[in-house]
Amino acid sequence: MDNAETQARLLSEALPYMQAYENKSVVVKYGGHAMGDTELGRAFARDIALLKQSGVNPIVVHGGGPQIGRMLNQMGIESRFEGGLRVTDAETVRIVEMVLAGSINKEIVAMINAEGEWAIGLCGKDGNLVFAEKATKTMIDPDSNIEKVLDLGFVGEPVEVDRTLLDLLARSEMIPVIAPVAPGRDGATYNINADTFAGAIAGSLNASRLLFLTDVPGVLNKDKELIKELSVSEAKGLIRNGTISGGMIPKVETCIDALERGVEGVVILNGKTRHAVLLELLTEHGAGTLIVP
Ligand SMILES: Nc1ncnc2c1ncn2[C@@H]1O[C@H](COP(=O)(O)OP(=O)(O)O)[C@@H](O)[C@H]1O
Ligand SMILES: CC(=O)N[C@@H](CCC(=O)OP(=O)(O)O)C(=O)O
Repeated sequence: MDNAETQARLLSEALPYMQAYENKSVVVKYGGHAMGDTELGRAFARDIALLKQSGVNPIVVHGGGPQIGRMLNQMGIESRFEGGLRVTDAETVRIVEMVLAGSINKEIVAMINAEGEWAIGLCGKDGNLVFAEKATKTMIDPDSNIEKVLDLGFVGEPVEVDRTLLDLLARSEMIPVIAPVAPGRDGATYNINADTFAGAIAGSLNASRLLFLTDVPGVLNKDKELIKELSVSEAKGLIRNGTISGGMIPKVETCIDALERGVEGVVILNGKTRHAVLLELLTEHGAGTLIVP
């Protein structure tokens, strides 16, 4: 169990390593599947607080897919996914916003605040942070082998990120915690995959690191073994042959995109490991899958 002594020890051990990230942005995508019990949540919040205390600029982008699924289920609405993205009608997007920008966002803010920091909860709507457009996705129909356009409803893609507010927060004591919901210029509210959203934020900030905390050790091969390092072309091959599927597809696609946009290091790792964020940043090769150009 963590206590003040452990925290002080962690901070003193972490400080020298953290100098490499001083004044740099580290975007941490906290996936819905990585949100475990209270203790795990506290360890995550403590890591984020320690980063800020060490002079790093942490930005949390969170998901909440399983939590949205449970809420929809309670309301008698079935979840349907295409290529890892939730098909989102008008009713669903209201619930998505409620769960993501409402309860989950505030839970994370409260956890970080409980570690003595000032977290501030945002979504794309706040401070004109992100504008989205309706996502245009296609898929190859396995029966006919013909490409078809998917209508995912109010699923969006971030098209504009205004970093003004984030720059302001970076210079302040505050830690942004961002839910992946954004307005469109058409006045609609869009549900954005949290990985894609985190990639857009990291890209706009030229982040030093983009970490994806999920519920598996990283990208796994066909034999379910961890792939420690994955090149962009290998990753594309694994998506094509189906080894990478479901929610791992937008994650890996975002990693590729983020590298192209100048993010220096992108890692997928197990958020169910306590202090996963600190362990990743403080060890040379980390624990998960490092995606390389
Ligand atoms: N090759 C793969 N390696 C690891 N996980 C994979 C792979 N292919 C599909 N997955 C699935 O992707 C999931 C992670 O994505 P997702 O469920 O969206 O998590 P999160 O909520 O953290 O974003 C894993 O739990 C696993 O079921
Ligand atoms: C379009 C789309 O799929 N949006 C996601 C947003 C939440 C998310 O991405 O959460 P995780 O990171 O926990 O998967 C959804 O509705 O589930």
